[in-house]
Amino acid sequence: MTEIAKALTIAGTDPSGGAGIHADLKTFQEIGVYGMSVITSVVSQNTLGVKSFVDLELDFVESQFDAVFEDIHPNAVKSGMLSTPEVMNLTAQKLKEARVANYVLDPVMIASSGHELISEEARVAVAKELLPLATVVTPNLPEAEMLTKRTIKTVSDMKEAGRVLVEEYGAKAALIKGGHYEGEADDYLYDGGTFEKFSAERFDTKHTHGSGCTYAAVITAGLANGKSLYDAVSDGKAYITAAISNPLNIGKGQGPTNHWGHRWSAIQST
Ligand SMILES: Nc1ncnc2c1ncn2[C@@H]1O[C@H](COP(=O)(O)OP(=O)(O)O)[C@@H](O)[C@H]1O
Ligand SMILES: Cc1ncc(COP(=O)(O)OP(=O)(O)O)c(N)n1
Repeated sequence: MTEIAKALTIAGTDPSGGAGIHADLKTFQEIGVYGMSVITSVVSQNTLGVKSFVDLELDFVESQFDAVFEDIHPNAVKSGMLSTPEVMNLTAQKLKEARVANYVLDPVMIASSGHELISEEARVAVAKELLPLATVVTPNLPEAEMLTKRTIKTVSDMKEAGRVLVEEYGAKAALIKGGHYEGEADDYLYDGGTFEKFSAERFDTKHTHGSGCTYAAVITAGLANGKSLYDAVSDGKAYITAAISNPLNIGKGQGPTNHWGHRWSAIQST
């Protein structure tokens, strides 16, 4: 019997279903990978923004890690919202103990105000503990600026941020996402050798809530399925482009991505 690939997401929740754990598990399911989760924070949010969040007690986060790892070994792991340095350090310790081979680090910054925020202590925990374990780190531009402490204004700055994350901080690869850039929606992958560009048309839409989570979840599922990093990112870019270009128009604000986007025309004609 063929064994199904298994992927674990470590992240926060979104009761409106568009981001965090919810986006990740929907993505794993859509790709045909068995999804598991460790919840770090319960977030009250919707398409209009973040209202508040509660970080789960560290012991309870640890207990969830142990519940998964003593029973099932994931082929790949993704982390999203890790809101304290303590949970970042715990995640690093658990990934090392479980000898996780494929780790996708989405360095999400989130605060109860809804504004992106991360303390210097948390930045150091990401840099020292998590980046050296990452198969790939997937920052958007503000996250790449925060992690590298550099301003990013040009494509050459994006590439330099990727180089720094790999050569100075020890990630195996870095995917700098251009969603917050101007012009085409171009992302740059650096693996310590070459830069690869993943390009897409920029759609005039506000419905991109959870796009970073979804993109990183496709990459995680691809790695769990044994794909190369290049192929996993390529699949991720195709999935997220289709997901953004076929909006579901759910909610009053920045709506979620469409997980059926890549087979949307077939669904709509049935
Ligand atoms: N309006 C858009 N049209 C097409 N692709 C987009 C658009 N906005 C974001 N993307 C793509 O979605 C992915 C997520 O990017 P980004 O918005 O930078 O990350 P995050 O969601 O973490 O802030 C990237 O591949 C980016 O290029
Ligand atoms: C619980 C939780 N995790 C992550 C996010 C941010 O989602 P992301 O896909 O990185 O960013 P946007 O595309 O929504 O800007 C979140 N909102 N909640």
